[in-house]
Amino acid sequence: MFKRNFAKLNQAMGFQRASNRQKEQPGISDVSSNVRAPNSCQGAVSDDANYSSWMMEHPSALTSFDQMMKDAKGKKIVVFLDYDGTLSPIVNDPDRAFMSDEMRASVREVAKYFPTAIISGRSRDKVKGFVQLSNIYYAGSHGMDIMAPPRPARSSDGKYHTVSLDRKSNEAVFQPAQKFLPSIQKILKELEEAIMKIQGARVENNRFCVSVHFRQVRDEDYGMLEEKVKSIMKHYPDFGLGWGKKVMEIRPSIEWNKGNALEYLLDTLGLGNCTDVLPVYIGDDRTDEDAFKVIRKGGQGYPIVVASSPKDTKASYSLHDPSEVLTFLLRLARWRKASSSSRSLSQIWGVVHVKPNGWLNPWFVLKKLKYSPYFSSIPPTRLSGTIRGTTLGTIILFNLPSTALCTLLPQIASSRLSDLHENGCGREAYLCSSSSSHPHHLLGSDMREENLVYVNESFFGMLICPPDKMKYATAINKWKSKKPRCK
Ligand SMILES: O=P(O)(O)OC[C@H]1O[C@H](O[C@H]2O[C@H](CO)[C@@H](O)[C@H](O)[C@H]2O)[C@H](O)[C@@H](O)[C@@H]1O
Repeated sequence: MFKRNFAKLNQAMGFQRASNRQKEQPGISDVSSNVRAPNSCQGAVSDDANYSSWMMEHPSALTSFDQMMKDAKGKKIVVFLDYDGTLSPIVNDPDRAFMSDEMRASVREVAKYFPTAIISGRSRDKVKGFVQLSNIYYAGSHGMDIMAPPRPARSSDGKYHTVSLDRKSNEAVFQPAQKFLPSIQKILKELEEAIMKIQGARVENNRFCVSVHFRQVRDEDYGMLEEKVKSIMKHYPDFGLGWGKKVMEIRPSIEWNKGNALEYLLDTLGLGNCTDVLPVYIGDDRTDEDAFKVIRKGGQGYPIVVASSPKDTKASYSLHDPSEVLTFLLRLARWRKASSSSRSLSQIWGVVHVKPNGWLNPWFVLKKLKYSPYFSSIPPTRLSGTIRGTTLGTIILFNLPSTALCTLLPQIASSRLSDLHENGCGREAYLCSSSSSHPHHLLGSDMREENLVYVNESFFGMLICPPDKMKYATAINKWKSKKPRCK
């Protein structure tokens, strides 16, 4: 039973069983494969040759960048990033896998222009603590703990598990492995006791998963460590064991991985069914392969593996190491920035600022955005939802001249939530106003600022659903630090 479960999970994770320690030896899958033994010139030459021929199959995302972006024109890019080995270099001490300030700045920059998520094997809190950015989505525990926009999302069988709302951030927390938490606590305790005497071994609590690290374990002690871990896990048939980079990863045996997390995030962003969405996923480890597969299956997107030596992968492109990831992210942001400055105003998405009863405050928004959208067509898109526990009557995105707005307001206030769900994808949506519009002129004297609802980018994420042309929200981040004014 135990064996069967392990085998099943390993297969699902794209792992091979551990005849497996070899998998972790330098030169095979580990980053330390860069380090060559002295006097091994011949080996070095053939390593280089292997790498070059592997690169033919998985060309550099940097040298292919121009072509990739050419193909991405008119598509909605969504960026997914792994953490360890991708945004931060692999280091001996998992608690010190810090990302550089440059890397942080590049992720921040990318997230200004594209919806961006980090999907890590770490606990969500830990990876958030490392990254320290507020304008991105975080998924921890290999995707089993996702903070996403508060939008209902569906799975392949039509259902997703329960989603609860995080009051602080107004984002929805999706945790399909909740029921395993008590067992995980027990496993943690047993593992800690069992490995305590093995020098260099350590257990990491990743909330819905557990990692047993052996990067600093002596070779001769590894067998004993593996035996101990396996003998504990024999008593937990609902869990599986996989091997990452000098780490054993214990996870609940549920059909959920980084690939599912990617799909879930796209769904919650309202992009699940869009034909013009282009996910970019950058990752270095085996668990990232699940996400690569999903992108491949979708037939659109860029799975990019971070690897400094040849490896089996479903990725189409490669980057050598985190420093190349940094360069790629900077180029991506720069590319979008350059193309955005040549966009007409009518292509820029607005930000919605509404009162709980659904009234708009376009003047306030425009002041913040420092631009003046103009609009030319009908009908308006009407949306509503719950933000930070406050139910909104309606959020309205218009592409009407502001004069038309005046006449439509009563009608808007009665719009329904279903409008959003039925049409989460593919709507033109602009904030309606003109620079000359004054809120009191548009909204009447009952407009009070304390009634305004701050719509943050996670909610806005629901609305980034480009129809035929690429749209994006340039000003979202400016709103990030704002306190909500709704009650
Ligand atoms: O999905 P990821 O974000 O890549 O997480 C996978 C594992 O990453 C971490 O371990 C790895 O990085 C450590 C720090 O560089 C390194 O010491 C360790 O040997 C690597 O396996 C993390 O600590 C694990 O919990 C994750 O499962």
